[in-house]
Amino acid sequence: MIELLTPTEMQRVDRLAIADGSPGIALMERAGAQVAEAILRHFAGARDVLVLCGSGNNGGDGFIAARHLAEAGMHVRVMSAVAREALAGDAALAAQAWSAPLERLSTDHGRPDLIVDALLGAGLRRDVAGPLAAVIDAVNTSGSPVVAVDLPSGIDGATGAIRGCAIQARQTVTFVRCKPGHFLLPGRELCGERLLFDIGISDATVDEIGAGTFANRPTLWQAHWPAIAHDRHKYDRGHVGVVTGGATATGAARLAIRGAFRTGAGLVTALAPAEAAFVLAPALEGPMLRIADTADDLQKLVAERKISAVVIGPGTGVGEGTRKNVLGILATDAAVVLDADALTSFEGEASLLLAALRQRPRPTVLTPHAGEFHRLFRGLLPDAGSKLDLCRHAARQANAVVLFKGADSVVAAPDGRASIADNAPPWLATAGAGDVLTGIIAGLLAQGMPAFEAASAAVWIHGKAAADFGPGLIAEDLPDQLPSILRSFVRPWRDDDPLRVD
Ligand SMILES: NC(=O)C1=CN([C@@H]2O[C@H](COP(=O)(O)OP(=O)(O)OC[C@H]3O[C@@H](n4cnc5c(N)ncnc54)[C@H](O)[C@@H]3O)[C@@H](O)[C@H]2O)[C@H](O)CC1
Ligand SMILES: [K+]
Repeated sequence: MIELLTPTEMQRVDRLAIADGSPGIALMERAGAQVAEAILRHFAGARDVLVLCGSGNNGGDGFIAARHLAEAGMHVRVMSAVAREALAGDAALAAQAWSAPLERLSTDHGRPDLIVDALLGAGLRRDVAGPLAAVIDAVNTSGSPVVAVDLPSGIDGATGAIRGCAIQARQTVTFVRCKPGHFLLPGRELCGERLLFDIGISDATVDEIGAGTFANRPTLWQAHWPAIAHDRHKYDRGHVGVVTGGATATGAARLAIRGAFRTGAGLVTALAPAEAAFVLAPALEGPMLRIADTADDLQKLVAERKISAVVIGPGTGVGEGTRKNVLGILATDAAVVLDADALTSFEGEASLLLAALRQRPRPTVLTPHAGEFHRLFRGLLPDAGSKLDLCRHAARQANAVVLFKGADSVVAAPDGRASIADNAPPWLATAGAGDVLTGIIAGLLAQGMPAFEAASAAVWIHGKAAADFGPGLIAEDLPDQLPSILRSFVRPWRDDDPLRVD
């Protein structure tokens, strides 16, 4: 159930289900019944309900929900965007079963206990304007809670964008699979609570269309979680190298080091310029320290110390030095995480970085936030597009996994797969949190987790750590939250007692 289907993919699934013998009106009957069931469960005290129906099948779901709510004893009014005669197909059938009068859609709603928004769903084709926009504004200012059918009207299901204006829902009831627009901002915020219902379309039918976008949930990456076995020593559990900044800029790298160590890397080494050595040495206990002043030094250390994953960027400074170090590290066999200054150092020179990435056979993860993303890829990607589209393009262009950070972090792989996270609490936006994230990614890469799964897992774990900690979080708190989260992913290790006799 973690696939996210665009409205176009959802239409294909609907068509397949209908061709397989589930009539469209039967799907609509179930969808409308689920909306009513959700309302009866969550808004049991509502007496006066206003159902707003659009001209398409979203409206059809609304007519059916209205019937069920009335049968359950609620006082239901239905306003329709078009007259009965103008409805077609399944929506017309659904409206026939609503025998009470249809009111003409208007802004004169009164203040019902609940408004059901069945104006626009997957069929949104253009920006909402004119009288429909006035209705949406009136709903949003009415003070009545709103349950949206499939999507809040005005939200683009593929991108999460507000097309002109959109309903702010308390709850959104959707069917079969969630859509990217339920996960991407601002759509996610306007959905309120999201409820997903089955309407009788099988997983096999969904599988047929081969969705490539996923909700970032443990089921997406858990099968790739690194195994821990007794017969493994620390060298088998991967060795992370973290390139540090100079004497006054080692904090970011130390956060990454702690993230990598807590994630289970067997060894972690700070790769520091000589000037930082006396600052770093007393600040490291488990992690080791090696001096690297040049790209050559870094390359040698990666090979000699068998470093399996390298983080570069946090606190390393923007400029020629970091650029050279990045290109040097990309030429090694280590998996690489490029963050912060490692990305910004290629502003205006992205072609240099992309050329190195394209010929690189080893796993690479780029972790830009919005500013870094746009600085790096300016002019290389289409001007418009959702965060999801842009991230996918970037991953293809860079032949690398790209993690486009934010409250709705997207991870995309060059093969087109993408995940969208929705579990980061607002207080995760704090200085240094991104540095810890790079360490978690490197810790997983070093243990052999594939890059798309490692980046997606790290994003989820990072969000969960922040949510578990709660407000007041600072980046330094994140690594200590990891053990209780990681515990649930550890694949069984044998701890049977050979001396026990039962
Ligand atoms: N399996 C399922 O998910 C099912 C979903 N169902 C529901 O059907 C809708 C999609 O229905 P569709 O008829 O394709 O589209 P809409 O009802 O969302 O809208 C089409 C309607 O609206 C007009 N329109 C488009 N954009 C605008 C605009 N900006 N302003 C005004 N009017 C606009 C367009 O011209 C059409 O007339 C899906 O969301 C579910 O709710 C089914 O119940 C079956 C199962
Ligand atoms: K809707």
